[in-house]
Amino acid sequence: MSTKKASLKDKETKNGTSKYVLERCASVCEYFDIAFKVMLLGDSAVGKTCVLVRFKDGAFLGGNFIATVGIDFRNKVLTVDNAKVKLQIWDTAGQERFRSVTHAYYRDAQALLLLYDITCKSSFDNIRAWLTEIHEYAQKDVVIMLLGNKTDMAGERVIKHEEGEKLAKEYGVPFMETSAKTGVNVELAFLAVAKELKHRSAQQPNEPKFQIHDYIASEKQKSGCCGGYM
Ligand SMILES: Nc1nc2c(ncn2[C@@H]2O[C@H](COP(=O)(O)OP(=O)(O)OP(=O)(O)O)[C@@H](O)[C@H]2O)c(=O)[nH]1
Repeated sequence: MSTKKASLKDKETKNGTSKYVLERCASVCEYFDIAFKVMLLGDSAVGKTCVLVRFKDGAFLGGNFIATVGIDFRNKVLTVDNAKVKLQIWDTAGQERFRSVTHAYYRDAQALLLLYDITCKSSFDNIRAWLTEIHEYAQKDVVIMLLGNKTDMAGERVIKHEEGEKLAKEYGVPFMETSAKTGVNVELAFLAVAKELKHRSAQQPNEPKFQIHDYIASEKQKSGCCGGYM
């Protein structure tokens, strides 16, 4: 449905096959044990597409901003506790005019990554409205994670780390600050969500519950970083 980043998608390989089509085939055909749907939500221009591209391809989409039209998705298979977990990640358009399109996809998602831009106050102020929409349209037990993106733009920051953390705590959701540009915490955010979903799906009655907050905190400690998580 989406036509975003057409220039990227249309790159041709030497034999004329679209690189985008080849990548799609490879990710669709890759072996996996279990699959989950994850959606990226948040205002336009907070960096949803860039976070997804960073996670999927390890690259940063700089340059001119092209807003997503409708919805798009990418697959990535991760190894979680010896199992192959496929995340089908839906990248939604943040613009208001596409809301009715994206609402239709909420109920199929098992996890939602809700982004704001740490340099844009309105994107942070709108998080409550996004959470209201999520409660209206998504599954009751959906995994939600709040991400404050663009931490590389420290000089332009208007939302303090503590403000993001406080809001996340209020709603009982995990929180991290990310940068699609540098890649900080992007992989960790998706991995934490994949682990939570995998543990939920395979949990035995007497097994201790996977704690996503504790997992994020211990991973951050291992990497020697102290901020950016709850
Ligand atoms: N410096 C910096 N710029 C970023 C980062 N993430 C995204 N951007 C830039 O922010 C702009 C918007 O990024 P997108 O990923 O297209 O935003 P989006 O949330 O997908 O926007 P919609 O498709 O309209 O919903 C682009 O110009 C990106 O290059 C980041 O972590 N750091």
